[in-house]
Amino acid sequence: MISCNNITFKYPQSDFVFQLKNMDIKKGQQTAIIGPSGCGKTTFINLISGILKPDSGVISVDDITLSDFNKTERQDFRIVSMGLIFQEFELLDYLSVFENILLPYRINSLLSLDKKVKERAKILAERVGLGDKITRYPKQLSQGERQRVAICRALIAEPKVLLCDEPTANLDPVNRDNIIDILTSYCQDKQTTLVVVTHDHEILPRFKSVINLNPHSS
Ligand SMILES: Nc1ncnc2c1ncn2[C@@H]1O[C@H](COP(=O)(O)OP(=O)(O)OP(=O)(O)O)[C@@H](O)[C@H]1O
Repeated sequence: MISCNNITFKYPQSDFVFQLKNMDIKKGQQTAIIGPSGCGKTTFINLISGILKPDSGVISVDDITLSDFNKTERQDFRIVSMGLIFQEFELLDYLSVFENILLPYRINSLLSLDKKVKERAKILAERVGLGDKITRYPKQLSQGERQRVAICRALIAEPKVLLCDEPTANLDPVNRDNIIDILTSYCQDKQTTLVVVTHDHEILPRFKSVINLNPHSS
């Protein structure tokens, strides 16, 4: 469960103030976050992933109070418990699909790479339809395929929470629906909490809960 109470956050060089009174996202829930450009959707994702720390208020994930942690503790928690997917896929061009999926294990000493993880990477690649492409490089893939690699990479450490910031923004409707199918079915199977920031109202019916961050919406 993700719980936010009386959150405020301000960027040092900006007048924008993010405020959120109360929000609970239950374990395993699939939630879309909407709101007009600039209302703070990405800021919200960065707060619940611990990339940013609120100036006041409490953020907890599975009863662990993330907002009490220092930067290193938040980063460690994120590595072990959270998967992140962004609009820009941020794959490394010089690594194969397989190595891109395993990247969290190459760069984080908290995660240890073994045969089981490599096997899981292959199973994930197959699940998203990339089983026959694991030796390819990102430049040899389509946009939709690259986003599927990014999904596998976010899921490889079996996170409790999957946070996605506009994961379908650069995709055509077929790829968009495919990505949403992959995200929702995986999270349903594993009871992973899914939070998706989106501008795309076409995908909202796919979510059991939709939260509008527009400060004027309620
Ligand atoms: N690193 C930063 N430093 C200063 N101000 C920032 C920073 N990042 C975002 N902001 C400001 O904070 C506000 C909220 O930005 P944020 O990216 O969270 O909005 P958003 O709802 O995700 O927008 P969009 O839908 O356009 O992506 C904006 O006014 C933005 O200019």
